[in-house]
Amino acid sequence: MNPDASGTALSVPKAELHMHIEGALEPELAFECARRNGITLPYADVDDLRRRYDFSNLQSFLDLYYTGMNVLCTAQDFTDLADSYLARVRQQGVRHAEIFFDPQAHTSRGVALETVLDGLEASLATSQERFGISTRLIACFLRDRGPDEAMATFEALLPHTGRITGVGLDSAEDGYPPEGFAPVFARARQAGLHLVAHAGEEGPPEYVWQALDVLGVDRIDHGIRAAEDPTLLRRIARDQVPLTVCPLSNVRLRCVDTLGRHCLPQLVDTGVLTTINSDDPAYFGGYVGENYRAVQREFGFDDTALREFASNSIRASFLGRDERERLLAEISAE
Ligand code: HPA
Ligand SMILES: [Zn+2]
Repeated sequence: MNPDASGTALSVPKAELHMHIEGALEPELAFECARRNGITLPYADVDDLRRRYDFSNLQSFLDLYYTGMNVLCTAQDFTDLADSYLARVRQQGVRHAEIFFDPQAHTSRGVALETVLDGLEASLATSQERFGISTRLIACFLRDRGPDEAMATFEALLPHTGRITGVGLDSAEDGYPPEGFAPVFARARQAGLHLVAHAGEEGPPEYVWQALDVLGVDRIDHGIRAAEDPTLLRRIARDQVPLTVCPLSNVRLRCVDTLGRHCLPQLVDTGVLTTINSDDPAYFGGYVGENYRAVQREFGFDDTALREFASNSIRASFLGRDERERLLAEISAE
């Protein structure tokens, strides 16, 4: 193995394509926002909160995730949250980030969509100058709140479509198949937005098929259970549909027993356009760089393999061709 490979995991220029900004809420900032908004979190302190990061499945995480984000109330809270994420990943080679946010998780508790967007934008508008990171926003629909609420959320987003690059689908997966969201995804496509969806994280391969064939997504978020269906995996490889894989998340949410049993090497061997991401970095034990490092250590990926993950992240991004080529050239020159 290349002795410098560990450095490469952090230093190689890369894009992060699967991270929920609310999942970058570190306990310290959560308590700070709680203090300034006069909210009492149901945890004694930062250490008490961190001790609860022991999840049995996706839902057990989501319960904590939605409770934690109750402290995000003002535009400043969202600005601080995005700044905190960017400051971390600038040290990990991130040059571009496509950032998920969950509008319904905020509007449902009385925080206006404009507050969320204004707050995030106040950080992201200058991310290139301050952190050397270009950024885009992707608004995700909460699938467990159903297609009707997703459509209402899309209508609320319509005046702001210039501020987002795409829409996604997240939250509890099992029992909430993608097909019900076909009408709202069709509207989003008509509005010129890119489409992504979480599928095959906990849910069956059938949900990945639906995300591809019914929603017509550009990328699949997670998608690891596609590895159970050889026909599906061949299709994903043939069409070079990017998968935004989040290895540490999959272990923490017990979608896989151990990192060693993760299907990542199988995806790579099958020719799938695979990217490495953090998902909810404050909760899952690491930012994107730690995810690169973890898979490098576990599977012995060498320098070339790590660069390939990074190149894939640029190819799979929604950046324009010139920006993609500039970043790919940076990776080759590194
Ligand atoms: O890993 C996830 N899966 C689904 N929804 C989510 N929302 C934040 N993180 C996740
Ligand atoms: Zn996710």
